[in-house]
Amino acid sequence: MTVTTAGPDPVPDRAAGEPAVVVESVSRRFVRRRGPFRPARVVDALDGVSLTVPRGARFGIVGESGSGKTTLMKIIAGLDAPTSGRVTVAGTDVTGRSGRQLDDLRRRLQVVFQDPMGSLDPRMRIGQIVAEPLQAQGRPGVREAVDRALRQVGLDPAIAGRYPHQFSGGQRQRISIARAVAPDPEILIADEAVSALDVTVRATILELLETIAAERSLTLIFVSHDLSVIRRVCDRVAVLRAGHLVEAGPTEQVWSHPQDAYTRGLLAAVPTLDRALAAARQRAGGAGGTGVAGVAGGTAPGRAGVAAGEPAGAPARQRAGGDPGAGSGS
Ligand SMILES: Nc1ncnc2c1ncn2[C@@H]1O[C@H](COP(=O)(O)OP(=O)(O)OP(=O)(O)O)[C@@H](O)[C@H]1O
Repeated sequence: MTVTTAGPDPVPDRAAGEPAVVVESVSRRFVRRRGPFRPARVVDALDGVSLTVPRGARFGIVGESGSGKTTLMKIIAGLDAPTSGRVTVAGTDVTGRSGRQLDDLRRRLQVVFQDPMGSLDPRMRIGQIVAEPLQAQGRPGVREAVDRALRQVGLDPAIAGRYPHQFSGGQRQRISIARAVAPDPEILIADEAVSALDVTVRATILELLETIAAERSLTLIFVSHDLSVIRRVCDRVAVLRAGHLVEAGPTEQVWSHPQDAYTRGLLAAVPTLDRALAAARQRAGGAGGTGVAGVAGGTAPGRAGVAAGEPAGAPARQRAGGDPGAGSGS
């Protein structure tokens, strides 16, 4: 498969040294067995994909549903193994590793998933949830790291004693992000991390991810079907189609001069986040509308200790560091 690169690359690597991730000729074939009502089927979810994620980049992986984004993300994160090919993370070949061998990768790389309710254990308190990866790695100073991570995502550490159901969708995603960044990874993968959120909440979570990536000098790999989200967050983008990499390059070049017809089609078809945001603001009665869809029910005790709702356009940077007046906690 020939990959079209969008001209010379004007985006400098933010840090010298080896790339964060190198994917070489990775293929992943799934064989679905015959069922009572369906024939056997072979799916080539990825077919010879190669790409390089420079250290410190904000790298987008985009494509339609079924294009192989999640499969690629899982292989980079060590959650699945390729049928063939090689993946190197921060200079270490992680292909085919399992169990203990993946511990080092876990220290370096964390993932934020789409559905925070599905990825946060409802029986665990927030403090335990955020502490879990730190404890699994035997890290010292767990309490301080949990408090720091919660503050960094704009949540009062006093919420540590509460449960996921006491929070809104946006707040739960903040908790997921706190859990992911608490172990201080080098690489953060966000897999459709804002897709399930209300559009105004989405904007604040995107801003939060950008802020945290900058503050912690993270490499951010952003997996999304939404090119407008990718454009906002990412300095580079790789476009997948049916398991093939069809185009890769600096985001603005791919945006302004898409080389592949598939990319042009994607660009034409996707409504922009900016347009959706403007429409949401209009519905809310002008700029600065609260747009708090998804906030936990009024009587939920979880509301008291956190920034209430997710005000549209409120800069995450202002909230990062915690709001001492954000409530009394439990
Ligand atoms: N465990 C599996 N068994 C069989 N087929 C699979 C499996 N996982 C993924 N696939 C298939 O591989 C292809 C790529 O799936 P993948 O989930 O990676 O795409 P995607 O771009 O992330 O799509 P979406 O945005 O809908 O999640 C699809 O055809 C999917 O049905």
